[in-house]
Amino acid sequence: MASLQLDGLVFGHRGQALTRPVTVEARSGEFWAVLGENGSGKSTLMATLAGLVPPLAGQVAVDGVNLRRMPRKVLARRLGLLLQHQDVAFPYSVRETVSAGRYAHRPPWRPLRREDHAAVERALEETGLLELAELRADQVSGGEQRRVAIATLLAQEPGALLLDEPVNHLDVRHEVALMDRFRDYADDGRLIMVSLHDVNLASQYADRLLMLYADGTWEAGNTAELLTEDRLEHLYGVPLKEVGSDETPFWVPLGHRKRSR
Ligand SMILES: Nc1ncnc2c1ncn2[C@@H]1O[C@H](COP(=O)(O)OP(=O)(O)OP(=O)(O)O)[C@@H](O)[C@H]1O
Repeated sequence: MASLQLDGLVFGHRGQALTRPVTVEARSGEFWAVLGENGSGKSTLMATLAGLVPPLAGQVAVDGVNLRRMPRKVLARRLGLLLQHQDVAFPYSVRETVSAGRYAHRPPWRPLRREDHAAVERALEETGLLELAELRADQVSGGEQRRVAIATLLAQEPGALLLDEPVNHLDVRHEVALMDRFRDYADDGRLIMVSLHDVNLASQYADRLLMLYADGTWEAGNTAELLTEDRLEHLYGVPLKEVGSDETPFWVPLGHRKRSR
């Protein structure tokens, strides 16, 4: 289990900030969705939270400890990141690739222990990959490779999972199965933070939202309070209309033709 503290965090590249300073606490057991248009900084935020991109200002702490002072292996047990584009580069089997997720839990160059095998098999099962486990990971389909990357992260068993557009390329069945699984992880006390383009997935699964606006401002809070037509239009630059019921709201973008009627 892990919590993340963003304290005056400014993230960006080559000295160019993508947002004003962000101060947010994401606690263990919460399911966060990060929303924003293309280029608003969702991936950069995820990479900064995982320590792959240095903050331009402020800091990120994991369970109160500054990320930069935490040894990588310790950090990998607390926090795991699924990148937006995570290529399978080596000709290993699906099972061998997923096994790499166990590196943070065992001494180097030692064989997998019983609990490592169990975590790998669980991750394969949860991502629907058991039947593909002996195939070469670099030769399975695009959506299957995405599930291999997710399974590798699940095998890592971090306290907080940062997932950058995890369900892109997945069919609806696997999308729902994995979002349900992430929700279960949050209910079991892990922290889940997912960047999404699908407002309806955010609305269904996330209890908390971080909205990154193109002008560098941001808002964080409860999903039900933040998902309003005004905010979504500010976020995406097009109107989205709320339909459905109060318990299950859905958001439909209004294209040019509908708007001009
Ligand atoms: N390594 C880099 N060096 C310089 N600029 C970068 C780098 N990576 C991303 N950027 C720029 O930073 C901005 C934010 O990119 P980022 O990938 O974080 O956005 P995003 O919200 O994840 O976008 P998308 O929805 O398209 O995935 C973009 O303008 C992008 O071009």
